[in-house]
Formats: sequence, structure tokens, C-alpha cells
Amino acid sequence: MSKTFTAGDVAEHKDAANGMYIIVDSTVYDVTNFIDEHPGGSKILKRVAGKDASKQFWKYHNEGVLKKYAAKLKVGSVGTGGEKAKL
Ligand code: HEM
Repeated sequence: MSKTFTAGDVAEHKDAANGMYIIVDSTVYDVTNFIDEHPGGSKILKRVAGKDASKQFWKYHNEGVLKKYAAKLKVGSVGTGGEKAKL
């Protein structure tokens, strides 16, 4: 599944009720089911749910982590409203 989101769409996914999304380098990841297995802990991920966490992500991980988890967690990318309208 791949979809184009606005930052506003992602911001609505900040808790368990709507699911928790995070943005890393314009890619949107659904971490709802991953949060309890995150080796860095659930708390830190919950804090950035709904936001662009690129800065925090690259502070603690390398490219290999994304390669390993993208297939499982990626739900789309962030674009402008215009791109979304074309879908
Ligand atoms: C798609 C999102 C994420 C995935 C798939 C992910 C995955 C992982 C994995 C596999 C590890 C184990 C260490 C490693 O293999 O490098 C880890 C550790 C960690 N993660 Fe994440 N992570 C994500 C997002 C985040 C975010 C947004 C933060 C910070 C806000 C964060 C903070 C940490 C911390 C602090 C550790 C522990 C580092 C250490 O023990 O040295 N992670 N994460």
C-alpha cells in the first residue's frame, strides 16, 4: 500500500485511536503495531507520532534499519495537496 499524505494527514495519526504514523525523509511509516517491539522503546516513538522524526531517526539509526523495516512499515509518502488530488 502506498499513498500520498499531507503533513496534516500524518499529524492526525498521533495516538492509538487513529494509529501512529511518523515521517522520515518524506516517507510515512505506520508504527502502530511496531511501537511495542521498538528496541529503543515505545515512549520515544509515541512522542514523535504524527510528526517528522527524520532528525531523531538519523541520530539513533542507520540506513540498514530502514532497509529492514520499510517493507513492513511504509504506508506512503508526504506530498503536496495537489499531488494527492491526482490520485
Ligand atoms: C520507522 C521508524 C523506526 C524504526 C523501524 C526503528 C527501529 C529501531 C531498531 C531496529 C533499533 C535497534 C538498534 C538498531 O538496530 O540500530 C532502534 C533503536 C532505537 N531507536 Fe528506533 N526506530 C524507528 C524510529 C525511531 C525514532 C523516531 C526514534 C526517536 C525519536 C527512535 C529512537 C531509538 C533509540 C533511542 C534507540 C536505541 C539506540 C541505542 O540503544 O543505542 N527510533 N530503533
